[in-house]
This record gives sequence, C-alpha cells and structure tokens, in this order.
Amino acid sequence: MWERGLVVSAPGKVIVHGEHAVVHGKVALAVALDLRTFLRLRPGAEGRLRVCLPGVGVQRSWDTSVLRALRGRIAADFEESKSPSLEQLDALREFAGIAAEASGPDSLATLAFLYMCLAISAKYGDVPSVDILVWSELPTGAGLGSSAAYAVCLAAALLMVCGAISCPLQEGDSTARWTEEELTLINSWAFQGERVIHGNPSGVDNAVGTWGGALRYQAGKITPLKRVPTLRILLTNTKVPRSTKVLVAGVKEKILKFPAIMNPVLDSIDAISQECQSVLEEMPTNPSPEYYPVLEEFFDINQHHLNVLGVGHPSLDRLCQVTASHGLHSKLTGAGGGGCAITLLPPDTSPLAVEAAKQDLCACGFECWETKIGAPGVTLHSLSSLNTQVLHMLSQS
Ligand SMILES: Nc1ncnc2c1ncn2[C@@H]1O[C@H](COP(=O)(O)OP(=O)(O)O)[C@@H](O)[C@H]1O
Ligand SMILES: C[C@@](O)(CCOP(=O)(O)O)CC(=O)O
Ligand SMILES: [Mg+2]
Repeated sequence: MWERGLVVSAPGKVIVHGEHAVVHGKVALAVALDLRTFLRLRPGAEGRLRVCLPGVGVQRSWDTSVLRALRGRIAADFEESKSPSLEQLDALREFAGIAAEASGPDSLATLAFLYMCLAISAKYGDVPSVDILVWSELPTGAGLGSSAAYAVCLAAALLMVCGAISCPLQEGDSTARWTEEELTLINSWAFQGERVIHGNPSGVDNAVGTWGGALRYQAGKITPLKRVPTLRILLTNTKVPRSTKVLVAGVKEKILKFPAIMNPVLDSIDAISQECQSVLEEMPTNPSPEYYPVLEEFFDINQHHLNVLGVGHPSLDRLCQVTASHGLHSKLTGAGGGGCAITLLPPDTSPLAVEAAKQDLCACGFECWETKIGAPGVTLHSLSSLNTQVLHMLSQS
C-alpha cells in the first residue's frame, strides 16, 4: 500500500464569527468546508527528499544527509509545544535561499515545509527519503484556511512517515482517520506550521482542519458544537489578494495604539460568537425562516466591527452592498482585507434572488459558489478512493 503511495487530505474552513478576536483570546465559531487540500506521499529515491507544491510554484529537492546536518545545527529542542525561533527560521531561510524580507506564498510554504520536516524528524525519526506533492481545491490566501489545511496535511504525513502516529488505513479501506490522541499530536504540529506562515495564529484554523465539523474555539480549547442546523451559505471570493500575517499584525498594532477603544470591540465580537452559538444550538436541523433575522443581524454587526479593526476592504463593502440589494446579509470570513465573504441564504429566499445576487457578484469580477459546511477533518485515503480530478492533479510531479 505504502509502495504505491498514500494520500492525506484536510479541509479548509469558514469562520462564522470571531476572526481576529480569537487571536486575542476571544471565542470563534468555525466550520469545515467541503474544499480540501491533498498531499500525496510516495517513497522517494534513497537519500533524497522531494517536495512539489504546484499551487505556489515550488519544486525542490534536497539530500537527506544535508538536511540532517542542517537539523543538527539548529536542532535546539524541537517540540510540538514550542514556537519556531527566529534563529531557526533565519537559518532555514539562508539554507533555502529565501531573502529575509520575502513573504511570498512560495517562500512561506517552503519555510513551513522545511521547519516541520526537520522538527518532526528530529523528534521522532530520521529525515525521510520521500516524494511529497501538495495540491489544493482551496484558493490560496483568500480567508478559507489554505495555510492551515497545508500545515495539517504536512503534519499528518510527516508524523506518519516518522512512525509517531499509525497508518490507520487497512487493505481494502478507502479512507481512515486517526485516534483522538493522534489527532491531538497532528493538530499541535500543524499549529507550529501555521506559526511559520502566520506569525501569531490563534490555532482555530488548524483545529478545524484536524477535527472537521463545526466547533467553538477559545485560547486553545476546542469544543465541538452540540448541534448545527443545515445552513445554506454563499461563499464569494473578491479575488483581492492579502496576507493573513500582515492583517493580524495590523490589528495588534491598533489594539496597542487604542486599547480603550479596541478592546470593547473585541469583547463585542466575543459576545456575538457566544450568542450565535446559543442560537445555532437551539435551532432545529432544518430551521424555518423566523430563525434567520437574528443571525443576519449578527453578520451585519460583526462586519462593522471588522471594519473598525481595520480589516475591511472596498471590495468587501461592494460585496455587502450587492447582496444587501437582494435582501441578503454578508460578512467577511478569515483575515479580511479582500479574500472571501459569506452570505446567509435563508430558506425563504427565492431562487431568483439568489441567482440575481450571484450574477451581480460575478459582474463585479468576484467568484461565488454555494457550499456545504461541516466536512470531515484530516483523512487518509487510498488512491482508488479519490476522484479522477484529484488523482490527475496529484499525478503531476
Ligand atoms: N496548496 C498549497 N501549497 C503550498 N502552500 C500553501 C498552499 N496553500 C496555502 N499555502 C501557504 O499558505 C499561505 C496562505 O496563507 P494565509 O495568508 O493564511 O491565507 P489562507 O490561509 O486564508 O488561505 C500561502 O502563502 C502559502 O505559503
Ligand atoms: C484572522 C484569523 O482569525 C483567521 C485567519 O484565517 P485565514 O488565514 O485568513 O484563512 C487569524 C487566526 O485565527 O489565526
Ligand atoms: Mg491562513
């Protein structure tokens, strides 16, 4: 089974409420999305580690002996609970030929890969001779947690290859998942990968990528939501690029500059997340329209708060105006500054209104699609269980 290769996948996410505030210890509600990142793991040439990341234009390979020597130089103490140090990241940048100020997707993805590979192999085994290819259905840098899905896939694959977690797929199985204990380890290492990419992540994205479903997240505490109704959600990508790292740093700066003004905003976002959780948990599985106005008001209020935090964007204002003109309510999701927004589609919305809203959004140059939420977390797949598009994308090298 291993000779032919294995595939690990992890879902993206939608933050319903609590983005940014969650970095400062407040509550966030997040759900896994039915768009996934896939990682193909194959035995490589002896003594070579190869990584191919077509989504960010990276194709690199290294001698495992060279990586082992580098690991020896920066080993300090790699732990799943310990942040990558500035010195370690500088050494990895120098090794990979990445300029100190480089923050492009290719640089961050290579850096996260090298960090996770060296740290995990230092703790659990040897630098593996493997070929790794990562391909994603998720847009990169659009607020849907592509960085976390990437880090979760890498953590699961590297921990498995180093023997720190089992390979749960039995002959004949199409998919398999790991035990709670193994998932906890995957999540901790994925968090370190997110740290390389985001600087100061809250951990909510990697938690959803690992566990899937719908959850409440606060300061590292993950609580699955008791009941989640079937909600119809329209996802719209403004296609305006932005970096989570830069936006998170901007919010921190604003809080430090105006604590008395900004902290109440964070508290209010926290209250929205908590109220929204109560409303969702009280809703029946297929809720009738009268449950929706309060959820719509929460969207509107939070969108204003996120603008106050400085993570809005004219494209997002436009998006909210377009959907409002069809009686629909939207808010940004993820880091903002462009990227994606979510629009609630109550069951009594006429199909014509939804179609008209979609057309107007597309006319703005945005891309939108309806989505299912609550997908499974990190999963191991047999090759034969994957659809042809995924197989095709994973066969490039
Ligand atoms: N498929 C992928 N392959 C490699 N790296 C990826 C992939 N998807 C995301 N990344 C990494 O994650 C970064 C985007 O993360 P971020 O700015 O947090 O946006 P988001 O998580 O909202 O998509 C990219 O710059 C890249 O380094
Ligand atoms: C802004 C934030 O709350 C979510 C970022 O999500 P994304 O990277 O934009 O998908 C940051 C975090 O929670 O780490
Ligand atoms: Mg991210």
